[in-house]
Amino acid sequence: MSKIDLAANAQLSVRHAAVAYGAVTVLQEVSFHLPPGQIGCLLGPSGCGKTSLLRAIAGFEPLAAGEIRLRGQCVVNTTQMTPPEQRRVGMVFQDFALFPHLNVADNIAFGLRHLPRAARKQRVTALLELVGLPQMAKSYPHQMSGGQQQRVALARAIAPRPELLLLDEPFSSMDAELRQQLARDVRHALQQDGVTGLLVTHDQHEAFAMADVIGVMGDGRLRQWDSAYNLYHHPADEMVAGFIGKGTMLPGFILPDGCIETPLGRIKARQVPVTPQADAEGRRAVRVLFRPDDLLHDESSDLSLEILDKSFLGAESLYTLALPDNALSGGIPADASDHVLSLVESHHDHAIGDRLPVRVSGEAMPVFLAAATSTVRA
Ligand SMILES: Nc1ncnc2c1ncn2[C@@H]1O[C@H](COP(=O)(O)OP(=O)(O)OP(=O)(O)O)[C@@H](O)[C@H]1O
Repeated sequence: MSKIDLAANAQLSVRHAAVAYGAVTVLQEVSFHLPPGQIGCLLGPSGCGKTSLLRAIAGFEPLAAGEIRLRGQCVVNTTQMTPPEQRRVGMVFQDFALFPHLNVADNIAFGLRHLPRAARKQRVTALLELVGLPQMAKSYPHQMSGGQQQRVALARAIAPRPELLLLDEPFSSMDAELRQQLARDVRHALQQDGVTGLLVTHDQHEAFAMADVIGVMGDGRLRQWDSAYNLYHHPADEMVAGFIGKGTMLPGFILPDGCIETPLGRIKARQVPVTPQADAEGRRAVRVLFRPDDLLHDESSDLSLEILDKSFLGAESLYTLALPDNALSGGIPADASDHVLSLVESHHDHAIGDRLPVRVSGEAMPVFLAAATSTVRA
């Protein structure tokens, strides 16, 4: 689908949006489109502007620039603002408040008073089924676990069939395992009901479990709006590369044939964004993202690296390995990493201080421009 079709058919369309509090602009030039029935996620560190954007979409904040459209209709730009209650947007928050004096069925039915009694009952029964609580219609909130209450809050929010469901850190009070399970369950429930959703979180595992498309935010901008695969393997910049997954930035130089010389040998570049300026020796410096799965354990390899640290992850262990001395002509810049990570099947148990034989995977790697004034590590 072309970019124009994507925008025209989007359930939610955000274009060049900026949010400001007084004279301080906290968010700018944010653009993305969310197709109907998909689940998007805004992911980023604390304070990057995720909640501000969600509040602008819901109708609680004006825009300082740009516009937001719901099903093609402009709901806010710099001259007009549709009130929240006219946007047909549902919301689920971390501190969701169920009505304590109403049982589960009545909580879910709260926004369905316009429906005839039989239709209301049918919708509540279907939603209880959808969120996996068919037996709990008559229970009260205080008789339920946090996870069960959150499922009820979700059912209540999607009951009136909102055009868009916004979820602001809805699972953050739960432990990590329950969080991911709930994220998967909620994804399933939204898909079954055909709801378009936008989740805000700072937890990338929650984003991976729930979203079709993820926007990584940083420094008040949307850095990349993409699939989890592309964020990990094709990060748009070093901020995204550092925020998603694990990895280290190694220094390198572009060779005449377009390959990159790194401390671990020649690698293929996925793409060199802009040809960097040559230094005094005529070399063009870049930084290469090595993921832990780019460095493979291989007993037949001539390359072996000292194990500095290791963490057991269950099926795999993550090893921190020292880079070889004098591995890069001209030395390693001070702002580059002096170690690299390798993910190895945990049946192979190597001790800290041993040398681990490894080889580079051969996959093309993301390459970024090096800072213009890198000093060399002493
Ligand atoms: N009402 C407000 N008045 C002034 N500044 C605000 C207001 N709300 C948020 N901010 C500022 O805007 C910036 C973005 O805040 P926001 O809450 O949108 O970020 P966030 O990514 O959702 O953070 P968190 O993950 O911690 O909730 C922060 O610097 C914050 O201090």
